[in-house]
Amino acid sequence: MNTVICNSVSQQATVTLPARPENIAFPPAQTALIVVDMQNAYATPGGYLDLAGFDVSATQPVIENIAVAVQAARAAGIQIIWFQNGWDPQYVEAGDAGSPNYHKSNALKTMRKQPQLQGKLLAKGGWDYALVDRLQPQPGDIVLPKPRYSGFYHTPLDGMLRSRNIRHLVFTGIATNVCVESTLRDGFFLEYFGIVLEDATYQAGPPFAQQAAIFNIETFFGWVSDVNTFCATLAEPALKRLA
Ligand SMILES: C/C(=C/NC(N)=O)C(=O)O
Repeated sequence: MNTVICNSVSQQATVTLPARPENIAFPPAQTALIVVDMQNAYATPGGYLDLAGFDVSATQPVIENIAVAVQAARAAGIQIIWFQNGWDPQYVEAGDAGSPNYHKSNALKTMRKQPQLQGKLLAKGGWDYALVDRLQPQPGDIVLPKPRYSGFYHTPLDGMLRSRNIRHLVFTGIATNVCVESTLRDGFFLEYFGIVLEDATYQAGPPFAQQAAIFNIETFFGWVSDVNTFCATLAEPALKRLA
């Protein structure tokens, strides 16, 4: 996976992004770039996914690509939203044995198997919960804690988007097949147009998990593009004006 570098842009009314299965037009002013859970838990060796046995060795290019996409989006007037997944250090928000999350969360399962990790994985205030050093919010960005895979569940996301007249969501982050796909699907049901920049995402699990998520999104729920194309599209009107 190559790291792409680009500069952008201006605040144009509408741009058309080359994407699969077809190009998609969106007004930057009514668009949010969502960075899903780029926490040490998901992207750094020694974090939750790594400790739970998932391969995170190839996340660095994804981090760099997200940094590029965020910079281009910000310059184009696109709202940046950072998700942070996790719970209070006592894990009350994670749910007890009456919640499927208690049984399916690999973070909670890992901590039950390794009690010395209790209070460390995805616990608010801790290193695992923190966003990776390279990707830090700036003033004007929105940081949204979330307690489950979907960013729409038990969060003010829908209200925040509607009050800003935002209907297009560009997704980056980890994991493509879990929180990215869950949020994009929920957004679809709520009438949001979801676009994934595939080289700014990474899966939890084997490569086929990435392929399946991208297939699902492209075929049923949204659109798929990449960081280079996203940046070039946002830069295009500025280039045209200079010509
Ligand atoms: C597996 C997993 C994925 N989270 C995400 N951010 O996609 C988890 O939270 O357990």
